[in-house]
Amino acid sequence: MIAHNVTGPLLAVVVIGLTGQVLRVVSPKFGALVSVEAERSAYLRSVHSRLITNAEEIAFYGGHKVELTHLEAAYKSLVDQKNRLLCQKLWYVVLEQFLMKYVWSGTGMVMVSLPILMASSFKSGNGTDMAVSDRTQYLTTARNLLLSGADAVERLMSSYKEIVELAGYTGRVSSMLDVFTEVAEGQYTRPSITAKYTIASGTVLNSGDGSIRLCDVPIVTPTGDIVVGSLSLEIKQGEHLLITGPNGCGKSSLFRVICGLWPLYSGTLHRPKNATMFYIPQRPYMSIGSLREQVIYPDTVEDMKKKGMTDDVLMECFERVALGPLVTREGGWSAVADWKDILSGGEKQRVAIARMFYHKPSFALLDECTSAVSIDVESKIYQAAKSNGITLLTISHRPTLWQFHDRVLQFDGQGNWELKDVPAALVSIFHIINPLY
Ligand SMILES: Nc1ncnc2c1ncn2[C@@H]1O[C@H](COP(=O)(O)OP(=O)(O)OP(=O)(O)O)[C@@H](O)[C@H]1O
Repeated sequence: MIAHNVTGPLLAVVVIGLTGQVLRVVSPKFGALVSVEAERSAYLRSVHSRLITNAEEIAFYGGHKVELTHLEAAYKSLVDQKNRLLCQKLWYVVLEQFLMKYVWSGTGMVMVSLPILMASSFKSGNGTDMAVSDRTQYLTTARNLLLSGADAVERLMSSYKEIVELAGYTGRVSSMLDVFTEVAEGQYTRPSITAKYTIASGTVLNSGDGSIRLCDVPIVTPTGDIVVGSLSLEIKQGEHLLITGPNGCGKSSLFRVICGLWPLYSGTLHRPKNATMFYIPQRPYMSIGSLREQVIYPDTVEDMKKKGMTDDVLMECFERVALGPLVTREGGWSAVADWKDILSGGEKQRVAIARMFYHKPSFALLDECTSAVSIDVESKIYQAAKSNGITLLTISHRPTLWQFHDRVLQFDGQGNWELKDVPAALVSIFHIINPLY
């Protein structure tokens, strides 16, 4: 009897001890693997959040290709690490499951069944003694029923949860695909939009002469506010336009409409077919990568090579914005750093302008992109841009920039606008004050 009482617990202690030892020996260094996985997962999240924060600037630059490359690289590195971890875990989990499921539960069964099977007498429901074989049958049936019942209930519960989750995800993906289809077909509508503009029914055409033309185009925000009711103007190549007006009057929004970031609710927009437009935002966007990649953005290094561009060309671009010494200071074109934090506000703006000299677009849309640059460097930049044949569309509050432009588009903040020539007298005054102008 004493032997029976001691055998069960002793067996349990031995099995627990053995299981622990085996798992400890076969367990690889999961700590290090999980730490690398967490690091890569955090990097992927940071690349995503960069994208969300700078979505508008990236869309203006057309930097989707480069950003997608960064995202895919971060995602692939995370997937590789997860696969490595799963492969390492496979054998561990197989052994662990085997030990837990069969060795441990088998020991449990032995422990439970010992008193039943080895007891000298065991009464049935009607008080008669049961044979060992009958007891075993009852024990096995009860065990099987219990295990199968628990299994079935668990499966039902987890299936319901999974189906509800799947329905949620499918609903999200389905509405996203609907929006993509509507946008592709130009039928994008927003329920909140003002009654006047319920559907984006404006026409976007290619202009044969390379100019930008807007005919009765309204500027409507995504929330449905009409910032400017109807705007008509033509910007020919070589005619530099300055855009001014109070804060929030719709200056940057005009660029959003011209570049196609906001829908054209009515009127006609002619965009140059064979001419390029390049936008430089108020907040300079610094991409991930080397100093070289900052200048060529949204090109990749392969694109740069295909275009036959060299580091000497990049240096010329940097010298035009008075940034030549920065290359040596930062350790050359291949230096990689968190440029958004390392460079000063003015330096970031000048790097963004150097991009314009690299890409040499037909039209440059400059959105207060020199606000942190000194006036003398700013003047040199504008002179250089004009002599490179770049047509400037500048948003600025600085009167010193008027003389680099031919016309001024002035918004009043009430939805009205006025287009006029830059007074010749003003240009002469600046020439007298500073011969650089
Ligand atoms: N994504 C958006 N969603 C909704 N409204 C917006 C959005 N972006 C801008 N607006 C609104 O559109 C109006 C015009 O904004 P915009 O950025 O064109 O002003 P701005 O003239 O460039 O001003 P600033 O001189 O301050 O840069 C503002 O009232 C602004 O609140």
